[in-house]
Amino acid sequence: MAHTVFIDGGAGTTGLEIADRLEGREEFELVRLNDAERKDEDCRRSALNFADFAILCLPDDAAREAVALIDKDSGTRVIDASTAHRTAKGWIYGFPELVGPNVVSGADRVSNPGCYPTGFLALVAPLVRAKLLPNDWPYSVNAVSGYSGGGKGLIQRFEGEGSDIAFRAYGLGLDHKHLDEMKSKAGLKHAPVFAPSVIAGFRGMVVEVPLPIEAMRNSARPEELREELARYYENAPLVTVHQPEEDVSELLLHKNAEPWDGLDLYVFADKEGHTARLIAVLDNLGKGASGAAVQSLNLMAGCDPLAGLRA
Ligand SMILES: NC(=O)C1=CN([C@@H]2O[C@H](COP(=O)(O)OP(=O)(O)OC[C@H]3O[C@@H](n4cnc5c(N)ncnc54)[C@H](OP(=O)(O)O)[C@@H]3O)[C@@H](O)[C@H]2O)C=CC1
Ligand SMILES: CC(=O)N[C@@H](CCC(=O)OP(=O)(O)O)C(=O)O
Repeated sequence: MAHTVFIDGGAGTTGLEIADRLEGREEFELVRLNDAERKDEDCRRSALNFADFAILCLPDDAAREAVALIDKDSGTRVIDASTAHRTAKGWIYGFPELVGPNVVSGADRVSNPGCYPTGFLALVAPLVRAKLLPNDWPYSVNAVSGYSGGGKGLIQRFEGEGSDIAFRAYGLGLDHKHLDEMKSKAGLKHAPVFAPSVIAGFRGMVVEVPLPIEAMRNSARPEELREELARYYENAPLVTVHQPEEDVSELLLHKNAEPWDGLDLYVFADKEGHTARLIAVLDNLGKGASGAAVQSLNLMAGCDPLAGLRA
């Protein structure tokens, strides 16, 4: 029998992309609310408690409310795409490549990683764990995202009539909601200096961690960092660690990019290995949100982990 899945916030950017990835999957049957019902508390409570799986694609406060609407004995297992539960007790961090697929498979409460943290943690967490990068370095993260990363509101700002925005730097209060997640999940002593920005393209992101290797205590050489990442992700089909032989001289995001659930990692360095740039390229709506949610759902439901994903 198919597992029932309710996407709360299913009319939003992340929710629609999850439904897209579940289209035609016989293992799952979507529980749907119509437009008049989708924000009605009673209708949501009933769908949340009926479904085998609830995927929350809501603003943080609404995600907390949704969890409170689920009865303890309903048996509903939850994947939350918002920031609300990423560092909360009792929640598993839905990054199978970092926490282990079995940990996600057996969980009842899974918090989907943030889009920027997905890039940052994929690069830094395994290297800090392996003690090839220090845990007390004040890391920086420079990142650009497609505007779909800001949901319907930001899409409207970029696509609305008369919009003329080409680039948007933000997070200027140095208090972005992803800081705790990046610090705690990488096991760092300090939160990174995070410089996010948005470009006039719908989807895709580049997340970069510059490393002044020569000035750092306890940092391995760039080729050792690359080798460790390649070893670490050897059996992770969604992650590709690129090699210098590929001779990559530029990284592009495309305005009309197709949905994509992979994660590309690069270690660039100067010839002497004095400075390096760790770079992750991903789709904010793919491995950064909807693709990651479907990956966790697959694991939790005991399906092929890559089913419905575009790697
Ligand atoms: N977009 C992205 O790339 C990523 C998003 N996320 C996270 O996923 C979550 C959803 O984001 P996103 O899809 O981009 O946002 P959107 O704004 O595109 O969609 C949010 C949806 O939630 C609905 N909604 C809001 N409040 C309620 C409520 N109380 N009850 C029921 N439905 C409600 C909205 O309704 P209405 O349509 O009426 O506005 C909308 O359909 C957020 O927490 C976001 O941070 C995480 C990673 C990446
Ligand atoms: C471009 C843009 O606005 N991006 C969002 C982050 C993407 C998102 O909403 O995801 P999380 O749930 O992981 O926070 C932001 O900076 O708030």
